[in-house]
Amino acid sequence: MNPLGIDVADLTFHYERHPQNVVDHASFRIEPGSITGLLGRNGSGKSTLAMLMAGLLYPTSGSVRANGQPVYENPGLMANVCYVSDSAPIFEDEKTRRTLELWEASRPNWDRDYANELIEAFGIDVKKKPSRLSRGQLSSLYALLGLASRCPVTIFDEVHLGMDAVAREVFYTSLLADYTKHPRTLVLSSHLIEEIESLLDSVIFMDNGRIVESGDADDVRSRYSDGGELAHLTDVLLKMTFSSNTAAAYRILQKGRDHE
Ligand SMILES: Nc1ncnc2c1ncn2[C@@H]1O[C@H](COP(=O)(O)OP(=O)(O)OP(=O)(O)O)[C@@H](O)[C@H]1O
Repeated sequence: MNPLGIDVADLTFHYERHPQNVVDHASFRIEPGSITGLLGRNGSGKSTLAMLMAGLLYPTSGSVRANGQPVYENPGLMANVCYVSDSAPIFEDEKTRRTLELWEASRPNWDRDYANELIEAFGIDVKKKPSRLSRGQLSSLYALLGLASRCPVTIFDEVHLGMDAVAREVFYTSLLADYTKHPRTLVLSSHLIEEIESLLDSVIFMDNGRIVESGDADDVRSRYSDGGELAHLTDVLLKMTFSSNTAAAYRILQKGRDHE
């Protein structure tokens, strides 16, 4: 299957018994075959939006479509839209090899050789149960599952946060190399903005459930530049934070700057 585009239209979501909108009237398009960063502060709604995009949550209102089709519980899309986080389905108490077999059976584009290459690069012992892997090894396993699945849409929701610097570098390098050979639509949700910045074609910034910036990564960076060099995406996030209602964070950052 070719890479899929995603259209999100006026999407709103709140959790049961929590009336506040966690995703609030979001609209944007993700181009097929692009790498998009889903960025924002803790609790801004990234994971919720990512799960809505993967069809794992039903919108309160609005829609998410992949190549024009609604994603929620759509059997035709389930195998092609892959959401990977630290709650992805694995057999915790069986050898890791079993989880790889499960994913291979359910992902039509699974590449076993690529999976084996990643197992070696990440140093994952597939004879161990996932519950016996270290935090970083477990994160690497999730990353591996997402990469080797080669789904037309793959959403990595902060899978790499538990990895050490070398494993993260392996993840980014392998992701880019494999994406170049097998183009697909990738979404990366992350706090480690500086590390993933160079990978991104486009960005979506969230704040309190709202999309406060989105579009081509360089266009967004240039909108936040004061002339000269392009602003880093972290600067964009900081500027957004300053302009949003997070007065306590602002006060701490401002005090730090006054001491410099
Ligand atoms: N199952 C749930 N029930 C009720 N509220 C929830 C649930 N999951 C998340 N929330 C709330 O929704 C908001 C957004 O959470 P979400 O996990 O989507 O944010 P995030 O940007 O991914 O955060 P982080 O970067 O810290 O992982 C938070 O206020 C959170 O407390």
